[in-house]
Amino acid sequence: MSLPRWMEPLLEAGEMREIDRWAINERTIAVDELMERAGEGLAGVISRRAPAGRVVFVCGKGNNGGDGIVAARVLRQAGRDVEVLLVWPAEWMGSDAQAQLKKLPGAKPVAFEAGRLNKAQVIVDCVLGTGSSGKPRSPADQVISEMEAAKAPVIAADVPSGVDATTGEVEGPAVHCVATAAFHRPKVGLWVRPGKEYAGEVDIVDIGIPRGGPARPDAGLIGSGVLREVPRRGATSTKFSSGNVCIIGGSRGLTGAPAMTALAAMRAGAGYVTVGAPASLELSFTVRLLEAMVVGLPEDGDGHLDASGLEPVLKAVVRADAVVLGPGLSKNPQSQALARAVAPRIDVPLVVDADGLNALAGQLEEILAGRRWPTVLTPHAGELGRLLEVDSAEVERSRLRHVREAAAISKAFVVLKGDDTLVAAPSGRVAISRGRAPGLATAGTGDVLSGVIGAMLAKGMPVAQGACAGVYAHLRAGQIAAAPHGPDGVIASDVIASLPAALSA
Ligand SMILES: NC(=O)C1=CN([C@@H]2O[C@H](COP(=O)(O)OP(=O)(O)OC[C@H]3O[C@@H](n4cnc5c(N)ncnc54)[C@H](OP(=O)(O)O)[C@@H]3O)[C@@H](O)[C@H]2O)[C@@H](O)CC1
Ligand SMILES: Nc1ncnc2c1ncn2[C@@H]1O[C@H](COP(=O)(O)OP(=O)(O)O)[C@@H](O)[C@H]1O
Ligand SMILES: [K+]
Repeated sequence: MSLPRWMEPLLEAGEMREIDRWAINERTIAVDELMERAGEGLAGVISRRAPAGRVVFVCGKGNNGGDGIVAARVLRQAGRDVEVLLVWPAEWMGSDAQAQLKKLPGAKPVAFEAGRLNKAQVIVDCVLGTGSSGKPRSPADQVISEMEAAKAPVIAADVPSGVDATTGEVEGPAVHCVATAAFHRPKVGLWVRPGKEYAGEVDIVDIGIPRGGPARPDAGLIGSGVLREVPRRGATSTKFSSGNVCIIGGSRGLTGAPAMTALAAMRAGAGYVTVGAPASLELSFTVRLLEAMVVGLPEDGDGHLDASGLEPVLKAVVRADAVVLGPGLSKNPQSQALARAVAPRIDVPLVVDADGLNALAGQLEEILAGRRWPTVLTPHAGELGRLLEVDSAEVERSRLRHVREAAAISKAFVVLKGDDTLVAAPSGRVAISRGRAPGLATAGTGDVLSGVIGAMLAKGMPVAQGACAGVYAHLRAGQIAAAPHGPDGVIASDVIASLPAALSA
């Protein structure tokens, strides 16, 4: 199935190779034509981003190196001071790249020498592209480390060397670039951490590959168009048709979390919101949430939900169109047992967040796989690590692999949060947030996200669309909240207040 319109496709290395082969074999576009356009585009990116001073190209032996040689020719012909350094002997280069070497006017390329990077105004990384596999090997590894250590900014051809174009994983040395000229379409690894941190700005270069290629990408960026899919209130709307969300959570010391989830759900358009929380804490919600309903649930007398509360919880959610389970729930064993008992019994779309996720650790499949309605899990890397029983550092090293694994095991949609929030479907499809809202790096913004997604699902959006609309609106709200004074003073309540503007733009 092709991607929805609101997703901008991203390619894996293998898909890009397939498209290249199709363009060359089926559309009879010559390799040197593609390389010419890639090199010209790369030269354009360099001219825009580094308009003066010496340009030092560092070229490998594959076609990525060939693209660099073309760009070097274009810039020399335009009068720029250009030096070309080769990582492997010229005669080891592929035939297409060797053909380009013959056309290079001016000084001949020389063997790579780290000292030559000192005179560069800008370095162009053409060592490894989509043909690379595994950790960089000698001599590329040393060269990559030298580029990384150099003072001058680096621009990458297609992919920063050392970054896996398909996964964004970085196993060995890699180069932090200010920008990457992505040929035809950006590769997935440019948008998934840690690769995203190496790519810098992504500039797309059209290399003349026609539409209709063979690849059916399974990953893409979440575009603004997803907000057009959000149902809006109209003349015939009622508070119930606008979406009825019930939030189950809260504990002594953690009353802010469900309150923010509730406010976020309301600001994202839900017409009717209920908070089910420990009975002794009811008053704190009643005074804070004027527009929400509050249901006091059985507790242990110390402000923690009790496992005996299953039936009252099911009663509280009976009219809900979507349920958010977990904000502020706490790690109390009784409350965790309650979450495990509740999750399989909710017969509407369910969002599980925070300590609700911790209750599922290691039991994803047993608890969720039998659910008849869609489930969305919203972990950060630490929570996903606990769910899968792996270290959070391991999740951060291979974010795509782990988010897909969790979605496959749980048959749920998994939203792995971060600057590169990844939304994985059980089928393996992944939608990726562009990020760039550092104001969101503050306590409580996760509770806001679960409320926004809850509202989208309560409005009846298909689950993947609803989760992505939630992620996108939350990101925009984070950017809007930071607009007046920068990201540092943003608090989660500002993000909630910015949701209507984010959703109406
Ligand atoms: N195809 C096309 O039509 C077009 C492609 N285009 C461009 O080509 C790029 C893909 O080119 P590509 O496939 O030639 O591979 P590329 O990334 O240059 O390098 C692979 C070379 O590195 C080596 N190598 C591999 N792994 C390694 C490692 N871990 N550590 C060390 N070395 C390693 C490997 O050698 P081997 O190890 O196999 O001996 C091989 O020689 C693509 O990103 C785009 O820029 C555009 O021009 C448009 C048209
Ligand atoms: N540097 C960042 N850039 C963009 N978004 C971020 C950044 N840091 C955190 N976020 C977002 O902020 C939210 C934080 O959620 P979470 O870690 O659960 O916090 P909390 O539990 O305090 O609410 C997530 O949606 C995450 O994607
Ligand atoms: K490169």
